[in-house]
Amino acid sequence: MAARVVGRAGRLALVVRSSAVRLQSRLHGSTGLRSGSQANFFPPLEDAMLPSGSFNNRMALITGGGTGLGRAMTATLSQLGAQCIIASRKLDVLQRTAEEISSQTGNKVHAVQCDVRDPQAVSQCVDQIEALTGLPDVIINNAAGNFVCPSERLSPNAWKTITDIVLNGTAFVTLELGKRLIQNQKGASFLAITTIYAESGSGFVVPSASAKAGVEALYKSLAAEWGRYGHRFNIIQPGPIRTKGAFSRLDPTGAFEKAMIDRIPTGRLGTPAEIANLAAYVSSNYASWMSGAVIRFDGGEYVSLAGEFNELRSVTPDQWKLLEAMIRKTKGS
Ligand SMILES: CCCCC/C=C\C/C=C\C/C=C\C=C\C(=O)SCCNC(=O)CCNC(=O)[C@H](O)C(C)(C)COP(=O)(O)OP(=O)(O)OC[C@H]1O[C@@H](n2cnc3c(N)ncnc32)[C@H](O)[C@@H]1OP(=O)(O)O
Ligand SMILES: NC(=O)C1=CN([C@@H]2O[C@H](COP(=O)(O)OP(=O)(O)OC[C@H]3O[C@@H](n4cnc5c(N)ncnc54)[C@H](OP(=O)(O)O)[C@@H]3O)[C@@H](O)[C@H]2O)C=CC1
Repeated sequence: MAARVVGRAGRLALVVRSSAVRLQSRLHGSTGLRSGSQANFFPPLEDAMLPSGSFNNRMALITGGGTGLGRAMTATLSQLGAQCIIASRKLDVLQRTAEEISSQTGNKVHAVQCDVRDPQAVSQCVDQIEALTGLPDVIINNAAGNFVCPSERLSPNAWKTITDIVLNGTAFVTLELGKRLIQNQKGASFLAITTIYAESGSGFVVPSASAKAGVEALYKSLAAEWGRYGHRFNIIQPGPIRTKGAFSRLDPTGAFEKAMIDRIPTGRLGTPAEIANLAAYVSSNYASWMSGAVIRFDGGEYVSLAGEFNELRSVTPDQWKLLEAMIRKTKGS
């Protein structure tokens, strides 16, 4: 009897596995995209979500605003009326982005060179910002560094480089601005861009995971401590959104993109414009009651990776009939 059950279960496992493979190739074909499935239900919208003028007379600092997601956030805030300052190491990149965005929106974007790892450079950068626009109302800590690497291959300097940019950089910018804002009795919205694996941890990006977890602790702590000075602190944890900076360092060959899209329930990557709309909302006065929030923005990837039984998505209705019959037959333990 036991042998018959094992034999049947084994055959069933084979059937389930081979139709899972057929299903996978039907879903993804050779393009690696799930076009024709969930992605069609959840197409991205690219236009600014908030009413025009939502950031009139407001100053916003975006670190790492010259490229990728920071650039998209700058474009959206500028379109909504903010005067923006973008800060990072590469002045030429910042200046090009600043010119392109201000020529599209008609609102000034300033470029300020700053290596966030250096507290003195951060202090000088804030001096420059005060002279240019006054202290900002909106601060987005978006600058980061990362690369995939087995932890046994990391040098002390590799560890230091990533944790300096991500954790110390965010802390230096936040503390320098926070202290000056408190002195000037001006409230502000602080937003940190972390990642979904700040919560779970992740192999192969251990310095980034450790530093982003630290950033989350910093922001949650300050939300509690500095609310009394009129400061709000929030966190967005993005899932995968294609940028040159991230993808060239995390999936340099493109070999993992298909697997990544497969595990995202909404069937696609996020877009820079989508996260820019969320960041604008969180940084706006429409969100003035939001502080200490951690917002996961990942198309469902995190829960999809976490659930023990989620692989059962590949079981077909016919296979479910078989499985259910087997389960119902099982009486007692
Ligand atoms: C299953 C696969 C999934 C695929 C996923 C695909 C897509 C993404 C999905 C989700 C993303 C989630 C989170 C994303 C988080 C991010 O932060 S993405 C943003 C990435 N952007 C950047 O990193 C931009 C800035 N980066 C840089 O400027 C550089 O890359 C760097 C961080 C290295 C800093 O540059 P620099 O200060 O010039 O440093 P050095 O070149 O001097 O290097 C310092 C030390 O680090 C060692 N090192 C450098 N690169 C590597 C490497 N690839 N592997 C190992 N070690 C490296 C270098 O040797 C130096 O150490 P030593 O002095 O030699 O000891
Ligand atoms: N794209 C994605 O899928 C995801 C991204 N994220 C997060 O989103 C944010 C933006 O990443 P993304 O746009 O993809 O990548 P980018 O590489 O385009 O952005 C990183 C930015 O950080 C700046 N930067 C790096 N080092 C320093 C430094 N020492 N001082 C000042 N600025 C620095 C870079 O500018 P410069 O070189 O001029 O210094 C660059 O503009 C990051 O916090 C990242 O961790 C999180 C999850 C997913």
